[in-house]
Amino acid sequence: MGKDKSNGTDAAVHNGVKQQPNRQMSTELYDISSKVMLIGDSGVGKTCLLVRFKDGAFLSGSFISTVGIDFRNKVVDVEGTKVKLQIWDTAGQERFRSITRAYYRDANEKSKEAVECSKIIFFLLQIWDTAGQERFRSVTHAYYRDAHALLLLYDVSNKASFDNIRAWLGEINEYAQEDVVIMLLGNKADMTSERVIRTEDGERLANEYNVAFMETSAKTGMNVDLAFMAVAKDLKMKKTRKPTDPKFSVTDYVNQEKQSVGCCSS
Ligand SMILES: Nc1nc2c(ncn2[C@@H]2O[C@H](COP(=O)(O)OP(=O)(O)OP(=O)(O)O)[C@@H](O)[C@H]2O)c(=O)[nH]1
Ligand SMILES: [Mg+2]
Repeated sequence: MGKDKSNGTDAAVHNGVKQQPNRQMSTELYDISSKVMLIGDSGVGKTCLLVRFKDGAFLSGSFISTVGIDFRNKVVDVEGTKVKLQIWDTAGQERFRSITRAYYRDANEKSKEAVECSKIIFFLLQIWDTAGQERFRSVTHAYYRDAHALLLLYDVSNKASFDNIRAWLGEINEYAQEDVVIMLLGNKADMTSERVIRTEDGERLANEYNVAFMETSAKTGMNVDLAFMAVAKDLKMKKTRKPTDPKFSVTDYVNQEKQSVGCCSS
């Protein structure tokens, strides 16, 4: 085993491939990196979930719809392995749909400039909204492919956002890669009096599509860290698993770790 980490511990060398510590733009070291995408209808809470995970804060106040796409990085520690999550926050609005698909399959990190550039493309596309979208669709679908994980949100107080989940799962099936990790998240679980989708409705749909499920709240933080840590753990297990190691199941892990509404203050 080589030593290639600054603190001299044995390197994570697996199948002869040395996992080199990498540096992201800041000085933060990480061993492996993955791309996670937040998708779902406009207003379900994708941006708020990301801000809660990244900054531990809740964006209350007026709702500002995401234009196009953006991303944030966060490095988490999974049993001693530093996993960098590059989290892409997509715009739920229908008019951006054809372009955000572009990011389901994105080779690797995109620089901030590229994201700014994408916003210009979004604005241009808005001008050609109808005609343009169709013309770009074949190009943009190419990007769905390389996401390691897709967090698919609906809002438990908004029936349409839940009804649209099947369409989202159809898109994922068409454009994302075979072994992409999919997690169905029923967000805004704190809105008990406005709730219109029961927990069991979400569970049933997740079972039907064989994807992990839990309810979250970007407002209280319930299950937010778990959603991202489950993805990071899956990635770590995939990258470092020896043939003799048991297979890691995101669904089993989430089912054993998740909090349910009202069980514990979060
Ligand atoms: N009560 C409650 N409100 C939330 C929660 N998450 C988001 N919200 C609110 O819902 C609204 C929309 O949240 P966003 O995160 O901006 O929604 P989005 O999915 O990013 O929307 P688009 O960017 O248009 O796709 C905001 O007013 C948030 O304050 C939550 O967990 N609980
Ligand atoms: Mg948003």
